Amino acid sequence: MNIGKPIQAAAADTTGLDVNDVSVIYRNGNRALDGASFSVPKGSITALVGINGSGKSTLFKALMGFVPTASGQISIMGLAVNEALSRNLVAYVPQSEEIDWSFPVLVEDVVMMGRYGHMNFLRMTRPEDRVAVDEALERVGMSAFRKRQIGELSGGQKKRVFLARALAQEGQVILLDEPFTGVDVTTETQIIELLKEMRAEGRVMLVSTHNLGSVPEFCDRAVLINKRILAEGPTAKVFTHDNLQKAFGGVLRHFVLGGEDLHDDDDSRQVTVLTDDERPFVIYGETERKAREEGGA
Ligand SMILES: Nc1ncnc2c1ncn2[C@@H]1O[C@H](COP(=O)(O)OP(=O)(O)OP(=O)(O)O)[C@@H](O)[C@H]1O
Repeated sequence: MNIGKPIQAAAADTTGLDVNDVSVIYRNGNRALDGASFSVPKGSITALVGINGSGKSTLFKALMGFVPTASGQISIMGLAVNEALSRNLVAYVPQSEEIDWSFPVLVEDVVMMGRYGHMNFLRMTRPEDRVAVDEALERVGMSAFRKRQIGELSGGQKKRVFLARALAQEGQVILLDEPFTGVDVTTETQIIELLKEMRAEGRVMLVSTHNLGSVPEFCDRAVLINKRILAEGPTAKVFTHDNLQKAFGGVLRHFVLGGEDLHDDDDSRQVTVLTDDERPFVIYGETERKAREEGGA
């Protein structure tokens, strides 16, 4: 277990997240993460992609100190997990299903929760807490909704409120669990723009998503996971047909349109569509085809 261990100071400069040979074993003996290693620089947006049950949420829980690691080390902004958490560096934007929306709480109160870690144990709000909440709501375009019950908002508006909570927290590492599920294209674009701004501020965003088509648009890096890390690095290098097949196996829907279906000339290029039932990842051209033919696939 890494908690309490000092982390090398040298990593603090450019490394945002460093996960080194981390395994997580649940009480029932289920090994949900098995020797996972990857690292992500500051000022980056990284997609976390894998099938259901591949360990994405478990990785988030390990980064938030909710589950102990059986082995390995985690460094967050150059600090051990407990130190990073005590400095409020890690913010979490949960999946919608994890929240009881019937709980009566105002939008501004949800965002204020992001300030709790900055307050004393009496949780007295100070002027700077109110300013942080105002600024965060303004930044996600939700100021007009501050007195509404959170349960009365649309799926996309709720996501923006939780992003505001992460901003109010001044989180430097933001973990986003399926941020685009149940969100329309306009809101998805707004969220992506906000994530890009946060990247420019040097923060680290780790985004679990089944929305494969969006990944090359806004994630500069990707981590493909199935208990182990199957591939990690810059999206252009990692997000290939072969790696996605490795990550999803038979689960992924896969269409190839080529030849007569696509052209009435002798253009040999084909379109490959890979989808995990959300926005598909589309590959156009012959580079992938040639590579596969040469590889005997
Ligand atoms: N509390 C727990 N106790 C035992 N096993 C668990 C527990 N939570 C998750 N698991 C198991 O650990 C594995 C990884 O689960 P995890 O929730 O991390 O997957 P995921 O990649 O987030 O899936 P999804 O895409 O469905 O959200 C699964 O086999 C799951 O059944």
